[in-house]
Amino acid sequence: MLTLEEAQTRLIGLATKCSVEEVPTDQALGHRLARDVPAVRTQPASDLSAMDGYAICGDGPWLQTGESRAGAPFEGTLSNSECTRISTGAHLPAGSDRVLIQENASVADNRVRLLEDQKAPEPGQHVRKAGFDFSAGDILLKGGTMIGPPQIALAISGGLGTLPVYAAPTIAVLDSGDELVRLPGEIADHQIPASNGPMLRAMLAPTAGQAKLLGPVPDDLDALAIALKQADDCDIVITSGGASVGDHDLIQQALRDWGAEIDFWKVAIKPGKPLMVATRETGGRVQVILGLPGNPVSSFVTCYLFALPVIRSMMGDSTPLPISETMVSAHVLPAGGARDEFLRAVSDGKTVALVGPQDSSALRSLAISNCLIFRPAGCPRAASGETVQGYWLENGGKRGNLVPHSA
Ligand SMILES: Nc1nc2c(c(=O)[nH]1)N[C@H]1C(S)=C(S)[C@@H](COP(=O)(O)OP(=O)(O)OC[C@H]3O[C@@H](n4cnc5c(N)ncnc54)[C@H](O)[C@@H]3O)O[C@H]1N2
Ligand code: MOO
Repeated sequence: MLTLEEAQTRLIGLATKCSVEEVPTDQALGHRLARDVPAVRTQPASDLSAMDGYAICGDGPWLQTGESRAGAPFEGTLSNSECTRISTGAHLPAGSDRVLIQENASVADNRVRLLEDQKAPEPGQHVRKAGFDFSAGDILLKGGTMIGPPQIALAISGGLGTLPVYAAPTIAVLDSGDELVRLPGEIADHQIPASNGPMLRAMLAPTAGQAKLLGPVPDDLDALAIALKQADDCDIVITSGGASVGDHDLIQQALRDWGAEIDFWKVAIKPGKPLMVATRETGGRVQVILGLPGNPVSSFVTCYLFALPVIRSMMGDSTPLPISETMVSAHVLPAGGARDEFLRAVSDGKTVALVGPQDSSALRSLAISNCLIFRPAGCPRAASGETVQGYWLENGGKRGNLVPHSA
C-alpha cells in the first residue's frame, strides 16, 4: 500500500499539462498563464492628475486658461502664473508639473489663489507620472500566474485582449452501484440516492468548470463498458464506487476491459484506502483515471487530495496539492492509527473541534465541517491546546487561490 505522499507524487507525475489556448482576457478567470506576458501599452500613457483641482505653472495667483478633463486634454502650454482646471485622471497640461487641490484654493474673476493657511504643492505633487504603474514591454504577469479579478484588470489595462492559458481538462464522473438511483424521489429501501456524482462534479466545477456526469451505472460490466465509452475523449475520468474487494466491485475489471492500465491501488489513508489510479492511451494522449471509493466521505476526501490536485497540475499549477495550516485542537485527540487520517472538524479561527460521526458514510458531519484535521499514521495523542495540521475545505483546498471560471 502506498503512503499518501507516494501516491500523490505518482499521480501528479502521470498528469501532462493541458493544451495552451488564447482566450479573451475577461474569460480567463481561474486559468493559469502558460508563459510570461508583456504589456503592449504604458500605464499611465502620460502624466495624469491624481486629484480634482488646478494644474499650475509657476507662482500664483494663477490665471485659469482652460480645462483638462479625463478624456479631453487641454491642448495648449501653460506659461508662468497660468493654470487649468483639472480633474482626476486628466492629462497634465504641458508647462505644469503639479496640481493644487481645489480644497486648498479660492477662485475669483478667473484667478486661482492658494488659501492663506495652505502650502503650495511641490513639483510632482498629486501627479501620476507616465509609466509609473508599468511601461510597454514590461512583463505584466508571469507564466504560471492564476488569473483572478486583479489579473484580468491588469491585463486589460496593459492592452491585452487575450491571454495564453492552459485549457481546463475535460472530465467525466461515473458513479456505480446497483443500489443507486439518480434522483431522490420514489425510492425503495434497498436503494439509495446517488449523491457522489453531483457532489464530485460540484467539487470540480470551481477548478475545471465542467464535468460530464455518466452515472449512476449498475454493477454490470456491459453497462460500465457503455458508460466508459462516453468518456473516450475525456482527459480525466473519475469513477466512484466498486473500488474495493467485494464480488460486485467491478470497476477495476471494467477499466481494464476499456484498455486502461492500473498504476496503483490502495493508499494508506482513512477514509479513502481503496483509491485506484490508472492510465489509458488514446489517440496519442494519456487519460488519467481515478477510481474513488464509494463511501461518500471517502469519495470527497480522495477527490480533495487527488482529483483536484491532478486537475490543478494539468492546468499549470506547479504546487497543486492542498495546503495545510497549523490549527489549535480544542480537545484531546487520540493517537494516530495505521493510516494517515483526515477527520471532519470545525474551526472558528481560534481552535478546531472534531464533528462526528467520523464514519466514512456520514454526510451530515461532512456538511457541517469547514476543515479536515490531519492525523499522521502512528502520531502520539494530542492534548487539548496542542497544534495540529488542518486543511480548509473552502476553495478545494487552496485557500484564496481558486476562483470559479466561466467554462
Ligand atoms: N472486506 C473489505 N471490505 C471493504 C474494504 C476492505 O478493505 N475489505 N474497504 C472498505 C473501504 S475502506 C471502503 S472506502 C469501501 C469502498 O468500497 P467501494 O469503492 O467498493 O464502494 P461501494 O462498495 O460501491 O460503496 C460503498 C458505500 O458507499 C455507497 N455509495 C456508493 N456509491 C455511491 C454514490 N454514488 N452515492 C452515494 N453513496 C454511494 C454504497 O451504497 C456503499 O454503502 O469498501 C469497504 N469495504
Ligand atoms: O477508507 Mo474507507 O474510505 O475507510 O471508508
